[in-house]
Amino acid sequence: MSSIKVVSSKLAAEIDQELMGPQIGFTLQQLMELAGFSVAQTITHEFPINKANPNMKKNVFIIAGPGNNGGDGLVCARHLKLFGYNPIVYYPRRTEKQPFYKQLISQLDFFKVPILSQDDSDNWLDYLKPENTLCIVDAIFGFSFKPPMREPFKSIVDHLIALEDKVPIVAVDIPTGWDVDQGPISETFITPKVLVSLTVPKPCSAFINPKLTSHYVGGRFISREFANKFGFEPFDYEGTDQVLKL
Ligand SMILES: NC(=O)C1=CN([C@@H]2O[C@H](COP(=O)(O)OP(=O)(O)OC[C@H]3O[C@@H](n4cnc5c(N)ncnc54)[C@H](OP(=O)(O)O)[C@@H]3O)[C@@H](O)[C@H]2O)[C@H](O)CC1
Ligand SMILES: [K+]
Repeated sequence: MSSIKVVSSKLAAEIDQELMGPQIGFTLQQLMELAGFSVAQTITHEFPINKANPNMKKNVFIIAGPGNNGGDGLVCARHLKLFGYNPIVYYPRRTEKQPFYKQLISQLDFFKVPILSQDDSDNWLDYLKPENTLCIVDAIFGFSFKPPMREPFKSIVDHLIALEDKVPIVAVDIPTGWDVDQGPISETFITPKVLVSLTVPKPCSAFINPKLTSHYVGGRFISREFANKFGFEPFDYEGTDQVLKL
């Protein structure tokens, strides 16, 4: 794993700031759209729909947290629906942190993607039966998580940990509960089957076990010059792919 380029959380934050700064001018919505699209594309690579098997499981259970990692999950759900999967979103703590989160929800309503909320805290597991679920998307927390984990997320993650051997988990950017630099140091953390690092892997990705977890990079939004300025080479994406398996 040591050959994979990683950048510290501090540098990752600087990269984001500059991408969304006055000179380059990306908006958070644009980056989130590409991030969520990358995660959906990773799912098409890891869990492709087999058209010859009409009985194959197509449910993808997406758990969206209150921040931008959760926003990536909402975008991912919309693209999965367009790719032919049956996404189901659990969004237990809606916030008004970004006004456009509401628009992401409206778009999911438009595509008839079911969204469970705080009111479903007693029955959300009914929608996550291993016999129907192809994979789970962990879009709970990304690089701004600070332990210890508070409710309702602690209980949700404990349930996911119990399901890990039955349903593969795809983690968005950082596996939930991991420290961005030091990895799985808190007591509640997910061990994903797939990790999609966004823009560039953060140091915690060095703690994944390649025998247990496939590692992708996604969020194809930087130029060679920009990558070099931050001390790494850009990733060698194939053709029009938005993700690269590392
Ligand atoms: N350029 C990119 O790579 C892009 C990455 N994106 C994604 O954005 C996340 C980071 O998003 P951010 O909003 O900064 O943070 P998180 O989603 O990780 O989490 C913040 C929320 O989590 C709550 N929180 C934090 N710690 C805890 C805890 N211990 N228990 C419960 N809740 C917690 C926090 O709540 P507060 O009350 O503390 O504010 C926040 O609500 C990155 O990882 C990528 O996935 C973007 O899409 C743009 C492109
Ligand atoms: K995550």
